[in-house]
Amino acid sequence: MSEGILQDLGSRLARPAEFGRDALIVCDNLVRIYQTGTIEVQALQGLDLLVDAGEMIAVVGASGSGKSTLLAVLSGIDAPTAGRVRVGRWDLMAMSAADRVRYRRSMVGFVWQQTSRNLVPYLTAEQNVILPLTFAGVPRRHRRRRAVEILDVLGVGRCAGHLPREMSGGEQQRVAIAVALANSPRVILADEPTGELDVSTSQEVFDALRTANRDVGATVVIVTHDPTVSGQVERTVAIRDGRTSSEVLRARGEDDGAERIAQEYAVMDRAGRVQVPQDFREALALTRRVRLTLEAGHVSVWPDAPATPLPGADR
Ligand SMILES: Nc1ncnc2c1ncn2[C@@H]1O[C@H](COP(=O)(O)OP(=O)(O)OP(=O)(O)O)[C@@H](O)[C@H]1O
Repeated sequence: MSEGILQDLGSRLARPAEFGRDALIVCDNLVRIYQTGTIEVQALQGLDLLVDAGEMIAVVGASGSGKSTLLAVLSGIDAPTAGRVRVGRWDLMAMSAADRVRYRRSMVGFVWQQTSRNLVPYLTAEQNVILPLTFAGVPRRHRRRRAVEILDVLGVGRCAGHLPREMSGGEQQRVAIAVALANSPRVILADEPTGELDVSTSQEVFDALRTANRDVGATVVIVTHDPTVSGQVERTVAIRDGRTSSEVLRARGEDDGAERIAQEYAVMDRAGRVQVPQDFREALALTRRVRLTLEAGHVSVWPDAPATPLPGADR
């Protein structure tokens, strides 16, 4: 066989680059099926999601869209039925029970909606932050210094000696973020972190999450049903029926940081499938078949109706 043919064969057999090779969080075609009796519920139906190190993103979706299931998978509590999920060097499909504990202690920190779930009620803010440091084996002499430092960074240093019941809801959530950051995890997962708070207190909590992201360097994933959260982050991923369906990106001005553009994108999977939003489908009565035409710089989608002339058809 000539060298040219061999080279040609080699290049055709070369494996495609691994999906999300450079991302910190990779969800690749995730499927999670719950079985209750004879009923099967597909909570995740082939979800793809990539998050780069240093991002702060929101995952939004209606009740039942699969947000909690995704969070349970990313936090190592639950394992998907099929697909691939990697966070940093951790392959979450192939972790032993011991690795799962190590992953949860070192790689991810959590902030839950219920303030009562985040903090031990009979420990002060400082003792709450010290607790995960103790579990991680941080020497005793360093623990207090680290706890004070992280509470100060999040603007709740004055609460160090307070019990959770002596703090406002917003302060409790900021202390919860301090607890989540204690062991310097690379990822913070926040489940409806402002669900129990009013608008101005919510803003304090988002500011604290932004501090965790920009100043402390954690990658932050916020899961919520509240679409207005997209105003707080640069990328919002919408999930619908267990799949990522659209993304909103917000660019910020380089000079003053003011928001310039918010652009909504549909998500295309690796087979080239795109979900056309329901209101678009209804407006043009797009049903089972549509016609696609390749135009300069874009693709048009046409209803499959004989009365609709294609552009240039009369020429
Ligand atoms: N343990 C379970 N057993 C059976 N079905 C489940 C289980 N957990 C979730 N489901 C189902 O999976 C689907 C997705 O649920 P999930 O809780 O992930 O959605 P969600 O977007 O977080 O909703 P919510 O905002 O209401 O919490 C739903 O249809 C739900 O009923």
